Amino acid sequence: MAIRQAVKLEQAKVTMLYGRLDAARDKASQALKTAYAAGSEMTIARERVEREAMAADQARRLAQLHAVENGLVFGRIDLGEGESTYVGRIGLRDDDHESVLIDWRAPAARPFYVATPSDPGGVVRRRHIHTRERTVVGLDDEVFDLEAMTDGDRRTLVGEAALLAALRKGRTGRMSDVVATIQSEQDRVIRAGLAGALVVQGGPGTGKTVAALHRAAYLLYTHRDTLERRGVLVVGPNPMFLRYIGQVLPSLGETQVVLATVGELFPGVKAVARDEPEVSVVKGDLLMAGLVEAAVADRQRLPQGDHLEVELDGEVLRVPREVVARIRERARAVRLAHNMARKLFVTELLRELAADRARQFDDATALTNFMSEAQAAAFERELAEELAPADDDAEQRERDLAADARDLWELAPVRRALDALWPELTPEQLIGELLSDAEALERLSPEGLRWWHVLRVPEAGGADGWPQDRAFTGSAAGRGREGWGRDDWAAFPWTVDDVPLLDEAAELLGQDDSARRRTERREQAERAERELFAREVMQVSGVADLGYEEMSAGMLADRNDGGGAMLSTAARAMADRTWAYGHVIVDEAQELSPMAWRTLMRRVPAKSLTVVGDIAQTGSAAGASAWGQMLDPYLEGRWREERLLVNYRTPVEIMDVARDVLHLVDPALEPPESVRSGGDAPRAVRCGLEQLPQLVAEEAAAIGEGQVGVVVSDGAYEAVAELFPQAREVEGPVVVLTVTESKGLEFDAVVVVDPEGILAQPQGARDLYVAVTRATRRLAVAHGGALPAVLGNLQSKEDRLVDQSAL
Ligand SMILES: Nc1ncnc2c1ncn2[C@@H]1O[C@H](COP(=O)(O)OP(=O)(O)OP(=O)(O)O)[C@@H](O)[C@H]1O
Repeated sequence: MAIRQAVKLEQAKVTMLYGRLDAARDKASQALKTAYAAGSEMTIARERVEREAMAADQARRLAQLHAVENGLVFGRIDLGEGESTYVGRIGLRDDDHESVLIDWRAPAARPFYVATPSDPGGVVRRRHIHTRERTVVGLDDEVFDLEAMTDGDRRTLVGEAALLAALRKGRTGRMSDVVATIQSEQDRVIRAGLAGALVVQGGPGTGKTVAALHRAAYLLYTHRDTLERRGVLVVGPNPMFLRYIGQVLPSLGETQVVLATVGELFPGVKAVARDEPEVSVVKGDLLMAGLVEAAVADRQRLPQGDHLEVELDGEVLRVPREVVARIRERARAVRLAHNMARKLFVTELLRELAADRARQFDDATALTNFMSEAQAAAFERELAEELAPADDDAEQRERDLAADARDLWELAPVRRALDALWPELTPEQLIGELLSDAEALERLSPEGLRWWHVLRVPEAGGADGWPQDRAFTGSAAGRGREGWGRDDWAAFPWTVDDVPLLDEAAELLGQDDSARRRTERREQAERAERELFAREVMQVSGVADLGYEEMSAGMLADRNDGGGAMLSTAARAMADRTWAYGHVIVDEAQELSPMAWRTLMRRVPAKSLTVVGDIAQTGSAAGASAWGQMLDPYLEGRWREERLLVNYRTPVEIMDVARDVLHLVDPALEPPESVRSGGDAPRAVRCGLEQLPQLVAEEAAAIGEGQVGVVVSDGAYEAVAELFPQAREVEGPVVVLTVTESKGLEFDAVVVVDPEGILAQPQGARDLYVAVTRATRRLAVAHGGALPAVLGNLQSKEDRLVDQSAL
């Protein structure tokens, strides 16, 4: 009948589109072969440019064509008068260059996502096409009939049947894309303009993460030129979360995005551990910037006595303290970073030392007045051998002084003396030495930076030389790590909370990189030349008209850079602390401390940002309680907020439990509304540690295929993790996590263990809210003692208490 007929027709269309995909792949791989077959005999630069351009472009095109095999086409919109458009993961054209499939990010695809019964935007019918491999397995139609619609329909969800089908799928431990079912409120977020800062605030499961990732793909598609060059950075809360979302962008055809945690923003450091909450709060305070600045200034010192004295083989060179002070003032006044200004300081001070040396020679010469003529003549001959011939010419004297200064710089005692006054420092050294020096912390902490004394003081102690207890515990006593060199500090196990401090230090210290900058300037000039050349070649050869992914002359020039392997934008950006990204997306953004925001804002000078999170889920003690608190220092209110209000993850039955917990966080807050209902009733189970594997097994059996997440209080984590030795992988059937680790993830069934312990954590109510909202289908709460009152709505169905103290 009609449905079978419709499926048959769509199958024909889908088969045709896969045929186009195959043809495009053949064409790309043929072109790739040709480009390589052209071989190495092509030595003319122009031909090489052309060939490399083709090869690189085809290779990328081929990778993209392979990534879109599943669900190539998923939608169709009819715009009346028999005109229909197919929407898919990429755009395809027929032999006449007519579009046969529209890329989901193209403006022409937009009506598919935004049409609602009350505002169909010209769409007569929207059809979701479900495929398995290349076969059509189902259709899902919505017909927009304006007259039958009321105002209330404005808030109804579009494509509900398709959406619910997508939501019923079992979890795999990896996030999947939702291109086929993007909802209109999410579409607004995804397609918002590139400029400025957009905050996306939404409760758990409202699709913030998914919308943010689709936004990255959309922006790269729409602003390819700018963003491929500058790159897009996605910041997530922890490595586990980054693994969870890692596949979404490649499946949307994008591979040029940098995924990183805050702990990875400082090249060379990969911090994972967090400090104790009270230490996090202090290190995350913006006043720390003042402390780091003071610490740098504190390393620009004056000699202790009246003079700087340098002893050289019996000879003592002296420079009065006030002269050193003047030189220091001049070096500071140029407002260069510490390591750069050091050059000025060192140069001037060496001159003073050289001048002192010359004066001492002059004095020695003066002694000759009291010698016999013969003695004087002999002495003068000796001096003449050591000194350049005396010359009254001031210019010559200057030159001599400069040469003497250079000679002095070669002498170890001189270097030591200058290093003591104005050392060259690495960020790791500065911060490491600062945090090891209780006296300096006390002296330099700006007023208002309370609790500075909880900052870590690394003490020698661990068997491997690392401090056993990384957190500061005792009185602010003792200097640790004296005599450590920069290599020791570079290898120090830094925490995530240290990273913004290192970044701050790097800003203030700078790198004496004049040699590198000279090379860079030369390279830039050469690059400009290559770019010009590449542009000409592209025009002449018609590479630009081939209809493939457009490629800028700049990229082409990069690919031909000196014949060396071209680093991708992502790789170059990751390695460069001063890289300016074209756009930055921050997920779980409520967790970032003020200092982390400061670091992040440096990475995106154009302030083109998408900030995604939920203030009600803030778990870090240093995190946000309001968006303005974090963003206003940089954006002064120039940020827009979009809210996502519909929960696609957690069924109504579980959200009823979550609502009570949210009210404990703040009675004024309301959780998002769930689209799913009819799930299994959540339950509380009173049980001991030994019974936990059985409870988890029951949950696993109840969901069939899928994942069980065991979300545990920090205190009970070790004991519970031991029960499930295989459960550390995000993809496994059972995953054991702390609440912090579970943030942003989801599971078919969740077992929350030790709710009392979770509530007792520093952000207890928020943590419990996060824990109970991770489930897509089932929730069980395992408690050893009395069930916390806030979970009173959960009925304790069973009582298996054996070892009450175990949980
Ligand atoms: N339009 C959609 N179509 C299908 N699934 C969706 C859609 N929007 C969201 N989802 C699904 O809902 C779940 C929750 O999405 P996501 O993880 O992005 O939410 P979130 O707002 O980031 O949640 P949290 O604040 O808890 O981290 C995911 O499984 C996601 O795939």
